[in-house]
Amino acid sequence: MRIRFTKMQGAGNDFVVLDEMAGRLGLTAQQYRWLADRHFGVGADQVLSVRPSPAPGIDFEYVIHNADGSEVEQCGNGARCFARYVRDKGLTDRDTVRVRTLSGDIEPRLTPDGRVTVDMGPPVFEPPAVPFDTAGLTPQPDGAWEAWKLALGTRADAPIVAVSVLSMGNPHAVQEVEDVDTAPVTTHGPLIEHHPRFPRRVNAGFLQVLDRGHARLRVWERGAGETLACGTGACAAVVTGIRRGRLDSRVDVQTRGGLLTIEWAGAGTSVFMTGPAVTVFEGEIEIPE
Ligand SMILES: N[C@@H](CCC[C@H](N)C(=O)O)C(=O)O
Repeated sequence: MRIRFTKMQGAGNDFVVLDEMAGRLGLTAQQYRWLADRHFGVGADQVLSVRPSPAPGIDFEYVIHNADGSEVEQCGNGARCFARYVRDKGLTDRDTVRVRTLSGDIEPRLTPDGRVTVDMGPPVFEPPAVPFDTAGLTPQPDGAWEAWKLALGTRADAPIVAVSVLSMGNPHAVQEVEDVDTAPVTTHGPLIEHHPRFPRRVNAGFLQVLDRGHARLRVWERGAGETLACGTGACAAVVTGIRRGRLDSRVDVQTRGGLLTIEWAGAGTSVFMTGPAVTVFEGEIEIPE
């Protein structure tokens, strides 16, 4: 099957975007994996599919597959690229669109400076909703922050990490580190991702607080490995920092691929994420059956 695609990136988190407005392509998990493969396919952290409105009051449906072929609930950087895509392709003439994802509805808005702001909805902290299995665990008080201590392995000398666990539509475990450059992202990241307490796996965030309005972040993403930026990861990290009393309500987050601004007014309110969304190139490719 031959398909057209658009390659996009948001703060270096990169995407293959597929137009399914006129009908489903019917790709298998293996074909999504192939498209995302950097050696045999196009190469991407996630594949995004743009579908027509599924319900009144909703403009589009947005479907996300990780590089490993798994379908996921939410993707922040992808949401910004989605908004840029539907506008640039003339699929809408509006600056603000309402988009249905697997985890609910979000509202991306193109801003006059070319960036995109997304209302990502409120964070969710209830462990079963993440999902996070807390059986037999007691949260460790750490300021206003609930830090759960997890052993990364079964050996007596297994490293112990203290993570805050929350959902931004997708699951996140965030820990604060002294310096993201030396943090064990590529060694501890996969152990946290596959920790048995997370039945659907988890995205592992490593947050370095610089001052009350500035932070640095690296994220080991579920199903994709370390990416240059993770939008939902930045939201989860800032929410964690605010709950811990370490960050103010508006924070610039420096990732390895670019800058994201995250705003959160507190419990029950939406998290707003602002950042870039860029089209890199378009192409056509034959996908193996
Ligand atoms: N890159 C994303 C998140 C993509 C999904 C994530 N890997 C998951 O499995 O939940 C972002 O920008 O939020």
